[in-house]
Order: sequence, then structure tokens, then C-alpha cells
Amino acid sequence: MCKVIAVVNQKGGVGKTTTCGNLGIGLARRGKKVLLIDADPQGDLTASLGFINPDEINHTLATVMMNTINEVEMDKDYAILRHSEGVDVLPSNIDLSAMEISLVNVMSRELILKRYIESIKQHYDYILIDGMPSLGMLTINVLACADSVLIPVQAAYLPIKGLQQLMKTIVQVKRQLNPRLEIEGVLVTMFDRRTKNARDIAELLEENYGTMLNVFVNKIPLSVRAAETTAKGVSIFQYDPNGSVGQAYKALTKEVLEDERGNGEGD
Ligand SMILES: Nc1ncnc2c1ncn2[C@@H]1O[C@H](COP(=O)(O)OP(=O)(O)OP(=O)(O)O)[C@@H](O)[C@H]1O
Ligand SMILES: [Mg+2]
Repeated sequence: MCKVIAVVNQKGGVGKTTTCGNLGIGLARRGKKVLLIDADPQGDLTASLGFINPDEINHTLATVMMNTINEVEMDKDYAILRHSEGVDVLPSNIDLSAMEISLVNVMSRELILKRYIESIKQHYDYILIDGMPSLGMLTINVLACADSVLIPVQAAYLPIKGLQQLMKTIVQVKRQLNPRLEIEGVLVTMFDRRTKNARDIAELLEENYGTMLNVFVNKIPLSVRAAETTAKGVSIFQYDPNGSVGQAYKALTKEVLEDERGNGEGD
């Protein structure tokens, strides 16, 4: 059984891409067959995995979605790139912006990505989707095809309003498009335990959302190492396996896998 996890938050720069890449590679290191989908026209996930010029890639999520709309057959490897650390990557670039705009005129436009995912999911244990910082039609597509949502939240700043808006969208998608959508959890990122502000925000999150949402026990510490990996095109496990961020993503991977076991699946 394949599980599709959407990494989503309409707030920018909260650690979505970093989490998607490192959790995905973390799961692959635990023997899982993983596909990472870059669903952001910025192409950050694509670039951070070492495919440094996303705009020069011809076959991307945009062409995959266009082919899906036009019912053009694709083989299962169409547009898929392979990363040296054992994950498959479906890249994106600026073409995805035009794609999102053109969705306006398409029938069942919320479900295009879902149609594609259904056609390839038998080949994977996990599909992780890196969302863009907006709640537009692409994000709706991402939520409509996911089994669960992982919400990274930056420890320095808690946008309660933004989270409420996100929850509202998730509830709407659940009601109208995807009844089985669940919350995987809220992940505190860039956590600096030395600052009172960060500790307060972590506490606030627990207090306000702890009963409704699963707040991951493991927080991702603030560390320049996390940012440095991006430039190297590798995961934190390769770049700095024993550092605090590597350990935290390893623990997060374990939490995600344990959750699976709790549902009677997993390794
Ligand atoms: N734990 C961390 N410690 C320090 N810096 C981090 C950490 N995690 C991510 N960063 C850096 O913070 C910036 C934002 O992270 P990232 O790109 O993952 O966020 P995002 O939510 O995907 O952003 P966007 O909304 O633009 O897609 C990046 O420069 C990244 O390298
Ligand atoms: Mg990103």
C-alpha cells in the first residue's frame, strides 16, 4: 500500500521543501520505495536535490498534468529523475505556474494530480509532495490526492490566523473532494531551544492544536547545516549525519513509520 503525504503550509519559508527532501530520503534509507513530487513552480525541491537548473528540464509535473488532462498515455518513468540516495523525483519548474492558470478551464480541475497519482502509486510505498506557499488550485490538487498532510511550522513565528485558514481549506477538501484525508502532524522547524520565544511557540502550538492535531514530538532544530545541504544537492543524512538536524529528521522518519505500524502497516 502506498501512502501519499502532502507537505503543505501556505506560509513561505517554513521548511516544507527541506522536510520533504529529508523525510523522503529518510524513508528510502529505511528500505521504502519513495517518490518525491515537487509541486512548487519555484522548483526548490528539484534544485535542492541537485537538479540545479529546473527551468532547463523539459518533462516536469506540468507536462505530466497536461498529459493527464489530455489523456495522453505516459509510461511510469515519464519525467521521473533518480537521485543518488535512492529516491525518485518528479521535478517542477516555472511551467507549473502556467499550468495552474490553465486549470481554470479544465473539467474536474481539482482532481488532475489525483488521476496521475492513482496511475503510478502501485510502484511506491510513499509519495511525498512538496507544496507551494499558497492555497490555490495546485495546493487543492495536492490535498485532494493525499492520504495525510504534514504541516511544517517555523518556531520563530506562529501565524495562528494562517493555520486556521489552512485548517479550513483542509476541512473543505476533506468534505468535498477527499474524505479520507488525515493530518499526519504539525512539525516544528527551525527550533532554537535556547530562545524563550521558540519554546513559547512550541507550547502555544501544543495548547491550541495539540488535541486536534498531532504535534510531532521531534522538532527540527535551527542549524545552518540544514541550509547548507541544499547547495550540495544531498540530504542531511549524507551531509551531516550526526548533527542535530540529521538526528531530528531520522527521528521524524521513525515517527512517520511508527504511525504506519499503528495502522497495521509499515515495516
Ligand atoms: N532546520 C533549519 N535550520 C536552519 N535553516 C533551515 C532549516 N530548515 C530549512 N532551513 C532554511 O530555511 C529556508 C526555507 O526553508 P524551505 O525552503 O525548506 O522552506 P519552504 O517552506 O519550502 O519555503 P517556500 O515556502 O518558499 O517553498 C531555506 O533557505 C532552508 O535552507
Ligand atoms: Mg519550498
